[in-house]
Amino acid sequence: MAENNYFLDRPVSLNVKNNLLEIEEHMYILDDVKKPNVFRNMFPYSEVPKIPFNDRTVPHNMPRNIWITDTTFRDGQQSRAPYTTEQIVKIYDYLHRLGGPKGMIRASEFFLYSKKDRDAVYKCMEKGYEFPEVTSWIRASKEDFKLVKEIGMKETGILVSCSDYHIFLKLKMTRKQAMEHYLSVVRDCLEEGISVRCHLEDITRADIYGYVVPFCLELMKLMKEYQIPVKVRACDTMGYGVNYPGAVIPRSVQGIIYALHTHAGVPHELLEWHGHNDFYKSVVNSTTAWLYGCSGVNTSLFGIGERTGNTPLEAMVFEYAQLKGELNGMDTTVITELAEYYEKEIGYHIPERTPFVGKNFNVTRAGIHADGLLKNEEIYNIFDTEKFLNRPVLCAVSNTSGLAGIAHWINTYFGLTQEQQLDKTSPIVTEVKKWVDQQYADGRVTVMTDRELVEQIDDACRQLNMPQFRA
Ligand SMILES: CC(C)C(=O)C(=O)O
Repeated sequence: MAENNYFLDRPVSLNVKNNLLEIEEHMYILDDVKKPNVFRNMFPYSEVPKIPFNDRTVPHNMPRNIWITDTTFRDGQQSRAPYTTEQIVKIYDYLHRLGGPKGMIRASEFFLYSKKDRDAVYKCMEKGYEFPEVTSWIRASKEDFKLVKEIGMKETGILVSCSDYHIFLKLKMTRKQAMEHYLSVVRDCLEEGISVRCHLEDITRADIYGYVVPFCLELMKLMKEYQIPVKVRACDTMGYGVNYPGAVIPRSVQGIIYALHTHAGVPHELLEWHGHNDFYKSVVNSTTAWLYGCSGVNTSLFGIGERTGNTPLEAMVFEYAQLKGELNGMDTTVITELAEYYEKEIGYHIPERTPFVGKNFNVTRAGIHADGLLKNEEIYNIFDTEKFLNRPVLCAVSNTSGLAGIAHWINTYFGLTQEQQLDKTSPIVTEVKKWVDQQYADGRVTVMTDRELVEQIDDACRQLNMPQFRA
């Protein structure tokens, strides 16, 4: 097979028999290359990676049922200080509430290596929740597999790295050796009745038709033999995936999903996407994976994960709602509770501008925007953030807020009813504005704090002989 085999015009290898699509698996045999294919045309390393196009487009194929899975305790923990057992159990509880009774957060994965990891697994399992299902994650080794067996997991993820970067350069194996090794560990699991989720690490730098599809065909054969589900998780480990129509595999997200579903025969509900955010694409690539045939997208809370992080779980909740037009039982207000828990109890600072959860995600500063907000909050708020996230739209007071911004701040901070609300002509607002202007004239560069503003508002009320507000 030619090295750049992704450019070849591959025949569609499907036969329709008894209304079933049957795959001609002999079309996709392992290409046991002698030298690693590192796709130098796309990944020159000393240059910024490139996105080639062959203009082959893939049809939309969104499964009827799509869901979210969670890796907060696995990939999420690889990049930060470990959570305590209590923290894991608490977060697991939140995820259960957030995902709702229909299991929109379908599963979560745990390490098994330390006693603390295992305690967390036991405690979460003891909760007896159907969702998120507690699953494990191991390397493809017989030693790791023993742990899965001892603990009695029903499903485990197994690391089956699939690019030649990993197979040749890290594992020092050939493709054939890697494939045989992985399949033997998968078989061990199935022998014990444990279902397997294969984490195809670095798929966006892998030879899709020379390695990935032949490997997945073997996995599907094992699934058939043992009658136990084998899931396939496509891991965009370095965040190279793109969703541009006509981009070339292995960078094309839809191209990969198409190959896995149509040519390797992996059913939608056993297909999952795991994204990273190195090129700011984790969310859009995950949505693309849903649109083109994955039922599952794997995420971590607030996107905490290796390097630039994983696909943020909370983002996919709102992607789901936008695609499906409903929340299917998810309680989105739990997202705000989780953010508060991370800030207050875990000591993790969520950057202020982070969508849905950052302190400033729905705070407007510019006076001209505040004027709009005062007239109708829909003008400058993405949706009813108070209803879905318990976060009313806010207006921070700074040198650009203007009278309208100050009025809006007072109305929201004190929760004033429609009748009580001030507008920009209020004398209280004028007094506070004078003080704000003076602050900036004196060289201030920061926004006003809540406390300062409350003091100034109290002063203004006193001066004007008006009753003070109570928050
Ligand atoms: C380690 C693997 C499975 C992973 O999380 C990734 O590829 O991002």
